[in-house]
Amino acid sequence: MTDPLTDPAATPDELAFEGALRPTSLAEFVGQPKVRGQLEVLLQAARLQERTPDHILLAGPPGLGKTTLATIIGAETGRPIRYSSGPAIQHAGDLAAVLSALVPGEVLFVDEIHRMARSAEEMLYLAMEDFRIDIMVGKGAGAASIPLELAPFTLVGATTRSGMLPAPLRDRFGFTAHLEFYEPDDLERVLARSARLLDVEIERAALAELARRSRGTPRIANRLLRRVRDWLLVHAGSSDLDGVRAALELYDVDEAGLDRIDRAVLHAIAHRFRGGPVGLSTLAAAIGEEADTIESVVEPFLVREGLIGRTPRGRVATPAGMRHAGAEHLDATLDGV
Ligand SMILES: Nc1ncnc2c1ncn2[C@@H]1O[C@H](COP(=O)(O)OP(=O)(O)OP(=O)(O)O)[C@@H](O)[C@H]1O
Repeated sequence: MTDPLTDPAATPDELAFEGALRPTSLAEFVGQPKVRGQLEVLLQAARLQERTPDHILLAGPPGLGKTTLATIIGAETGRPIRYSSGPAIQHAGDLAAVLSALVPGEVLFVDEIHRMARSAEEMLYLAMEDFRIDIMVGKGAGAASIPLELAPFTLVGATTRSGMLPAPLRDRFGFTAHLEFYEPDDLERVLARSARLLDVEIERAALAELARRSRGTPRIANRLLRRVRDWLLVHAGSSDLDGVRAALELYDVDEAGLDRIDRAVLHAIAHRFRGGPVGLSTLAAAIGEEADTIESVVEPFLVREGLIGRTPRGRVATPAGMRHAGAEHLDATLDGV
């Protein structure tokens, strides 16, 4: 039920379009200065020692640039990159097939690594540590384990739920990059770059407004840019800034960049549960949305915007959240504010 316009996951139609907008070097990658600086040193050190870079875990909500960074790591090291994903690795055998096909120095990107099968995880520990795996053949008394040497490789794992990764797997990554939501200034630079690549002429002020309402997420910024471009095409003559405002209203993105599902979550906490606290599964049932989506997509954004908070007893709306939901009258903490 996620909102198709502000769902941070990519749609199939978007993948080709995203490919064209993807930065291909660290220098081109906008924002995330800390992660960029950390990766620069890590890759440079590996280059100086002529070895494969350490395994890297990229953690953060969808649409912030994890796949982009993995591609950049491949490009910056001049190594081929192979793409896989947790859901595609449902048996140890699936992983053995991927690992045994790697060429020396290859970068293996595993998206949604937290969704990989448990049996494969154990195989991955050995592979990450010693570049070898043990393949089990046969069953019962006749079963035997055959060791297989692997080519040295760099694993780049991406996860929206680093808390769901078992500690032994997390510990085997030499470096974890935590991607944060983007500041509006950085999103404006992402948008200016995309507008140039898409040949869209649009005023700075309009880009700034769009950046402010893009949920801190480059994927959403690029998606909204396409919708605004269409709107301006159809409504020739209106100003770019008016175009942004009208298009976002049409697509149900509010002044603060909240989409329909963000508002449903906030509204439920504020009105139905009178500001909370409310548990995740109760909240999910109340709005008919998956708990996983709320936890990995909606909550991080609402928390960062200061609209909701997480407490040991559940989610609560902050005074700002109560105000945004129009529920000030229900909030005792707002008395006298
Ligand atoms: N720092 C950035 N600078 C410019 N564009 C970016 C940046 N980060 C992401 N993008 C754009 O946003 C799109 C989405 O990024 P990407 O696919 O890397 O996100 P992701 O975190 O891997 O998402 P998911 O978890 O859904 O796979 C990319 O096509 C790219 O064009």
